[in-house]
Amino acid sequence: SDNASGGGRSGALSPAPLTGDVQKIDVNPPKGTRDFPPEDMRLRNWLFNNFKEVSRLYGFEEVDFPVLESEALFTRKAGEEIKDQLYCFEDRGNRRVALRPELTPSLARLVIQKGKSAPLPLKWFTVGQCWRYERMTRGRRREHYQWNMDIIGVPEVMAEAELISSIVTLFKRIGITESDVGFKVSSRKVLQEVLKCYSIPENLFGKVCVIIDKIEKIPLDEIKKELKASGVSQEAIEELLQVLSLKSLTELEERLGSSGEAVADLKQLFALAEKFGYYEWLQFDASVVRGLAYYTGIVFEGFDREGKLRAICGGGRYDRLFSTFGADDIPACGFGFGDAVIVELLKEKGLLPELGLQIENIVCALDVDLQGAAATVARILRDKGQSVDLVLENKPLKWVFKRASRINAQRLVLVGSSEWQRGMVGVKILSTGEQYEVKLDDLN
Ligand SMILES: OCc1cccc(Br)n1
Repeated sequence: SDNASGGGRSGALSPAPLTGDVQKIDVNPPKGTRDFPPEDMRLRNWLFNNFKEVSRLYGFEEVDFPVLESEALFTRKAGEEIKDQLYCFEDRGNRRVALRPELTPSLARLVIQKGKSAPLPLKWFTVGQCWRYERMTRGRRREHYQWNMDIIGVPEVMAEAELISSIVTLFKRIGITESDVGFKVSSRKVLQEVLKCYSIPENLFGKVCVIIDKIEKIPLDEIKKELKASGVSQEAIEELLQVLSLKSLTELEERLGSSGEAVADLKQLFALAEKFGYYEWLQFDASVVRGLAYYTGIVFEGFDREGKLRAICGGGRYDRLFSTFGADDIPACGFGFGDAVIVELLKEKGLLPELGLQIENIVCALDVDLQGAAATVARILRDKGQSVDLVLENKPLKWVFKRASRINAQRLVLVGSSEWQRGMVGVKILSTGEQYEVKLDDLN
């Protein structure tokens, strides 16, 4: 290290005299949260740029909302985990607010706010950070970024088919194929049709779905106990659990008959999947209900076929969300695609992209009187759209070459006194070692 006191970071100032009251801060981010240093930020930008490019290909418009929302947006009474883990507090104006745990309620709020000024159908997307306050006993993350795509105002199953198509397109763009992942697809209308036969009140529907979504996470006896406590009869519970084990549309049709909407919707979706070209990616699985109370129809989730990871993405139809905010209902469907499981999958598959830093030029004055000249050279190159790392200090060439290698610069532009007098600069192509002089005007 070349700083006066030795030790510590190279280039750091010699430490200020520590007064008694200065505490060393914890340089780690808050529990459950992440920093994105340059290498991680390059991977995140690569992933998010793929999200945004697919959204553009599908004609979706980007929207955004505050990460902080009124708590009331998320206080649904259906026993959802997302509500139990709400990152909420009272602000200085005594308002109950929350860090958003998901993006759909914000989207619905904005759609209602825009009213007729946003003619239907709307195809909106966003990539946003979502939060949950989970006790760190499980050491899970408290924040993640989600890509959301939503189609508002289309009641037909074509909307769900289009959304799944966009996710297939994303997977293909990053090298994931149907041999790596698939989509489990079902419809909450399956549950609705079963519950209707047992005259379960409508307002219980969301809660029953949330309980059933835990079927692979908690013991079956616990599921039955929670269903019973919610007012579902023993007979209805038995019937529900049998229907949930169905693994083919044929079995479902035999069970529910062919006249119901659940079978019709799912048949339509599989037929469209054929046309969209992703039939092989789908499988019917009656046990898929998803954990958000507001889904009302088709639901789907992307899963890794090796079964090592949590769901990669998930979504579905939510035709009754708007009325829970006091507005007229609007048919809608959408999905969320998180930024964590997909990276775990890419690691598993050896598909993480190589994303080294790439700078075109490193520009350096050979003596301190030429710093201004070096700045001029940097400006000329930047005006031509070239990236330049301008050496800002008076450093020995050995240091410059070391930095050039670290930042993966393509070429070194040296501003030396005799060359500058002749309107020239020195250039060294760092990959080949080729070296030459060039007139400043011809530098490009
Ligand atoms: O997918 C549930 C969820 C919501 C917010 C933050 C995180 Br991490 N996970």
